[in-house]
Formats: sequence, structure tokens, C-alpha cells
Amino acid sequence: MWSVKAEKKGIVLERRKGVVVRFGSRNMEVVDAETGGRLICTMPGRFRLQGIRPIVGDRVEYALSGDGQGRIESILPRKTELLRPRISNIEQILLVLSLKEPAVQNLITDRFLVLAEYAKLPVTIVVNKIDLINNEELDRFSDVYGEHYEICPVSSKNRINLDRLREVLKGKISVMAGMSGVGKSSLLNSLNPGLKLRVSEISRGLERGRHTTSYVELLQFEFGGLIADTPGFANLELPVIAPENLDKCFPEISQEQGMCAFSDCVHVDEPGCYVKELVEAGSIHRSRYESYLIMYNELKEREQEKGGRKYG
Ligand SMILES: Nc1nc2c(ncn2[C@@H]2O[C@H](COP(=O)(O)OP(=O)(O)OP(=O)(O)O)[C@@H](O)[C@H]2O)c(=O)[nH]1
Ligand SMILES: [Zn+2]
Repeated sequence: MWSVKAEKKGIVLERRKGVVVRFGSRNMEVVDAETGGRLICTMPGRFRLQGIRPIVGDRVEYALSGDGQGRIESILPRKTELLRPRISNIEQILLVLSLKEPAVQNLITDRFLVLAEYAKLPVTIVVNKIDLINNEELDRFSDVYGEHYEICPVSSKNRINLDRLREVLKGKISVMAGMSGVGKSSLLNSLNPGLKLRVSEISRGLERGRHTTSYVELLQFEFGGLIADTPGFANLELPVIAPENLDKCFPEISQEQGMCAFSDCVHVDEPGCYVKELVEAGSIHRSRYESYLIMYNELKEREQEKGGRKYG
């Protein structure tokens, strides 16, 4: 068959598709879209000339040669692009939090959610450490967030509900977000023991780009699916949102669009504000509205600092 000759010459055997999962200084590692196998790929010289720079998460077409290596031929259009970490084609955010040790802070949760909404990424809220809480505590949390976000209660320690979380992750490219200490690393390890270890063993031959400051890689779950090894939104600073557009990042407010007396109502102190009525009636949760006001004021102040220059 082809093997001896082709292996020697690196003859192209097949054109295939895959996802870039990490970079070395001169090459990159790609997971094949069909088989899930990993291989090292090089980049054609013309990419540099053409200013084409692949990033982690890119879906690529590559040519597989007889020596088991690949050569990237093209990068498929990016569906999404996250800046920190720099990663493309993320399909969802897992917002990991705990209700105890540490106790969740509503404002921080709401900031994460605004960042995810702004990035137009679906969110699953993973409530970890449910071994530490009772049903009522979980219900109280679900009452605030359950209508607009999928909630997946788990215990990484006691291995509760991990299969459901695996279903959420399966076949997708995900990134985790969440405060320090909520159990993100523990969770990755419970979902797929040895995840990080195995990955670095497999690709020891791949030289790390030593001078890259923000190094990110996608870890591959055995059950299928990729996840960034670096939490997303580590920096909770709000993006450049025009204050009057903040309501679009709160699903319970944006779904009432057009219901307020003034069409440009920002739901702060206008008369006839339907959103405020819903807050009074208890159908929009007060803590969510309070977070909205805090972030609104923050954005407003920032806008004024910029000399009233409008953006967004
Ligand atoms: N009781 C309980 N403790 C847990 C659970 N999951 C994780 N922990 C503990 O919570 C602490 C923090 O866990 P980590 O996995 O390091 O949290 P992290 O989110 O990765 O933290 P950073 O690396 O700082 O971002 C550790 O002491 C874990 O043992 C759980 O389900 N139940
Ligand atoms: Zn209003």
C-alpha cells in the first residue's frame, strides 16, 4: 500500500476537518472533527504573507499526509470570538458558582451574565457544592435565575448529577467562568479524571510557545467535547455597552421591550416604567433589578468620563 513511500515523502492522503486546540511555537495541535484523534499540523508559509493567523478554537481544513502530520489548508469562518481568553467558536459558557463556601454574590453573578449576554453566548449556570446546601436554598436561587437560564446543580465532591453536566458539554466547545474557589478545577477533574494530565502527556512533542503571555488550550473530554483550560471573563470589567442598551443583557427586562410609557425608557426613574412595576409586583426579581441599576450607573459614569462621547 501507500505506507512506506507516503510516510517518507509526506504525501497528502486526505483532506479532513478539525479544530485547533493548542499552539506550539512553529506548529499547532488539531483534533479531527470525525475521529477525535489528535495530530500536529503545520501552517503554510503563505498564511503569514496573507496575514492569516489561526487561533485556538478555529475550525480548519487540513491535508493529512502519510507521516501522520497535517498541513492546514484553510480556516473556516469564525462563528464567535472571545477576547480573553482569545478563542474562537465558543458555543457556550458554563457559569460555575456555589451557594456556600464561597457564598454566591448576586452582583457578581449578574455581571458574568451580562458579559455572556453581550458576547451572545448561551449560559448554563452550574451550581456546584450542592452537598453543602438543602433544597430550599437551591430553590431560592432557581427562583431568581431559573426562568431565563438553564441551571445544573452538581456536587463535584460527591459526584452528584455529573452525567447531566456531561450531556451539556458533549460535542460542544465551552468555556467555564466563575469566581475563585467555586470548584472549577475540581469539576473538570470529576467530569473526566486526569483530563489535564493526559493532554500534556499526549502532546509532549509539541513545543510550547514560550513567549506567549496569554496561553490557552482546549481540553478534550473523553465523552466528546472541548473546554478551555482558562476561565473566561476573569476580568469582570463591563464591556463598552451604551447605558441605554444594558437592558438587552437582562432577558427578563428585554422581553418587556416596548411596554414602558416611553419608548426610550431606561427603567431608572421615568414615569410609567413597566419594568419597575414588575419589580414592585415581584415578577422581576429585586436583586436583579438592583444589579441592573448598579451597572447602569457604572456605564453612565464611564460615558461621562469620556466627555459625553456616545458609544455602543
Ligand atoms: N464541599 C464541596 N467542596 C468542593 C466541591 N468541589 C470543590 N470543592 C472544594 O472547593 C475548593 C476549591 O476548588 P477548586 O476546584 O480549586 O476551585 P476553582 O474554582 O478551580 O478555584 P480557582 O482555581 O481559584 O479559580 C477545594 O477545596 C475543593 O476541594 C464540592 O462539590 N463540594
Ligand atoms: Zn422602563
